Amino acid sequence: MFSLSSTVQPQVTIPLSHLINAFHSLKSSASSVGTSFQCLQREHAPEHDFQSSEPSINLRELGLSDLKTSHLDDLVNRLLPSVSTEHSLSHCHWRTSHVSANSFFHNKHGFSSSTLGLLGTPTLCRQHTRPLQAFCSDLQNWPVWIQNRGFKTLKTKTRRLQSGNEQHAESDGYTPSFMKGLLFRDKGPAVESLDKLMKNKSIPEPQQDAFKTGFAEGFLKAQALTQRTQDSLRRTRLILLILLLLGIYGLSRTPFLSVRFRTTTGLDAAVDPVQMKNVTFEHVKGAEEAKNELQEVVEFLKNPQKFTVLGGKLPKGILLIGPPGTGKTLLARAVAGEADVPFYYASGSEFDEMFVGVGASRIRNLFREAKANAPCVIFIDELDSVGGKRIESPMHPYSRQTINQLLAEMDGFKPNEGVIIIGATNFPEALDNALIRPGRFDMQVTVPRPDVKGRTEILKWYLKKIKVDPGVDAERIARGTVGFSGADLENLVNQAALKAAVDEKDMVTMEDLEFAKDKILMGPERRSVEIDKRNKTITAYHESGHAIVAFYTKDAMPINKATIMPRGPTLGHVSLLPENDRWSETRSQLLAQMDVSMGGRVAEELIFGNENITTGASSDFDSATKIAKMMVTKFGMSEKLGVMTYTDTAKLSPETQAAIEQEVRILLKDSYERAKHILKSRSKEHKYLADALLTYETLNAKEIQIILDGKNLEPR
Ligand SMILES: Nc1ncnc2c1ncn2[C@@H]1O[C@H](COP(=O)(O)OP(=O)(O)OP(=O)(O)O)[C@@H](O)[C@H]1O
Ligand SMILES: [Zn+2]
Repeated sequence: MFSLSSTVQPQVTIPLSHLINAFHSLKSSASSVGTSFQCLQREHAPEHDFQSSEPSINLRELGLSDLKTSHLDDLVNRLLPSVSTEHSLSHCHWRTSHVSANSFFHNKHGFSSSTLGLLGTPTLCRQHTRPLQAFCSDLQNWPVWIQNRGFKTLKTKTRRLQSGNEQHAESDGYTPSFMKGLLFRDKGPAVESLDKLMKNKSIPEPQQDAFKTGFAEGFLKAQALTQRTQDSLRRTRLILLILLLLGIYGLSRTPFLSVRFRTTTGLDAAVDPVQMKNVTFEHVKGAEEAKNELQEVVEFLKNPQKFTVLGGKLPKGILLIGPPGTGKTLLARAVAGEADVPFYYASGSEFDEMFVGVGASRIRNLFREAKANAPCVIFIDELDSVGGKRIESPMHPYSRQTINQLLAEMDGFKPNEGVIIIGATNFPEALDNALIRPGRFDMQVTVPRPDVKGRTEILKWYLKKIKVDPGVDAERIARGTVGFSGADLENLVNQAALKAAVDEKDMVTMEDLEFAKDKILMGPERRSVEIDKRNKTITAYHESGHAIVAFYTKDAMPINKATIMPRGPTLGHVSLLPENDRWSETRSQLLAQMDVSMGGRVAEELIFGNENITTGASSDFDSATKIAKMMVTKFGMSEKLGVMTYTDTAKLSPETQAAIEQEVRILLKDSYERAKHILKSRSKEHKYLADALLTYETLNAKEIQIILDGKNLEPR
């Protein structure tokens, strides 16, 4: 068994990208291997949709059966960049690309980039640390060498000196001898060991080839990469370095190694607080209730003694609950900033350790430091990843210990010591009950997604920081961004600024903001795709069909814009704009939404004939069907089925199921007919609008109004 300790000099160096590639090609070559992996996938990571049609590999075939099963899913799914690239962008960068190291370390809280360079963990968010840790612990069992070539670190140097092996100090782009062997089929020692490796692990013949090809391809890719962008290579190396460090750390069970490691990484060095003077409640927009609730905590931190003399009773721990990006971290920083006290940031995932005692000792250090500097705020982001109910999980062997330490620390100081612990979580249900008992995190503050007013404020706040056209209507954008978090809105403004810069404008306009919104909602524009005239025409009539029905249906939402610019998976779209955040909807509004959805297909049918209708309406039908089903089964809006909810439709009697289906069918049919009626009687307007879309590609609300009034647009 190979080990990464410094006494053993690796003979073969395999960059991670090669490995990934090897798996990748193995995966596509393995068509008939077991389903065990998929089951694991479902069991352990339900949040990742994994298509069952996807060919899967059985890692046992690869001789990797001694991997801990719970790591398999994480490992393969995240190391294979091919599974899904688009939707997982923000979710897990492992999947998207093994090169995008910079997003991988998204240092979203704006500090500890120095720690980041050293170890990574402190700033990685949970989704990223887990697979990383899992991966690293798997390295122990893996017949894998991590590339050590080219790392300009003290460690590598020492290693080189120790071994006196200068060959490993190769320059970038140099083909390592084993790779030459692999590519040119001369049996070098490397190929031999790769062969041996595969023999030992009894990999079947056809898969051996796939494995090798994978390495070769990976290698070539890496070469191309070197030539193209030195920069991203550097980033790749950063991941590799961190993997290496973590890997070594994982292997360093011997006291000698771990002590040395600690000193090199500063892992247990003093925890540095950050003074938060510059962040105040003023910076947190649209979270008025949360701010009000936290105001008294600020008062307390300003003068803990006075507060307790007056008999005030304050919680030790405050739990901020809310979806990602709603400003929980920002609020915690603002509490410290308002009170002008030190702020200690920790992320739950950095306590989530694979090794005994490490998590607990980090907690101890953190509290020791904080108490010495009270009054102060300790902020623990992703509290659920340290304090979750998952005691027996093999992924988190020492979490119980860590929770206990946290509880002990919280119980161990008096309320007037002036230390306030703020924890943040997206999943309060996942928290260990012991944590929310009185005397611990007993005050809960919800930080919801902002409403329309909040969104307007947030947008205005970020728009203030850039040059904007006076015509920009923040409220209008806010209305079209239901469900966006503060971070999403900040991103929207950034994207708009970027777009304006690319277009060499000198200020950000409404179009840029609309553009950014669509991009976030629907994916990037696909300007490059060539769509033939006929398809363009069909799309233009389809989209104007939606728009016409929306325009002439009383309770439909106002149109915001229509476009036939392909974006993400769509060929065009019509966006509507609710007047306000809708808390509840009337029957007539629901029907109107269905009718608008139907407008697309109806248009195709009326204009091009029944035999020329396209597949483009399937998502329209999806949404119409969804509404109809809800009306019948949830909202009590069907006379036949009455004012009753039907939750688990699978458990209903066949008769009831049939009745529901029948009702849904009728609702959809009626809706289709209403849309048809409108489009038939408005055929002239329909044609104007479709023509205008073909000419101008995108039309805003005002322009649509002009065209439907039968007037011409000013040429652009
Ligand atoms: N209400 C808001 N007002 C102003 N800016 C906001 C607001 N909410 C989020 N932001 C912006 O989004 C960034 C990310 O928010 P933050 O990290 O505070 O969210 P979070 O709720 O802690 O997210 P997570 O659960 O992912 O840790 C902030 O630094 C800030 O720039
Ligand atoms: Zn459509």
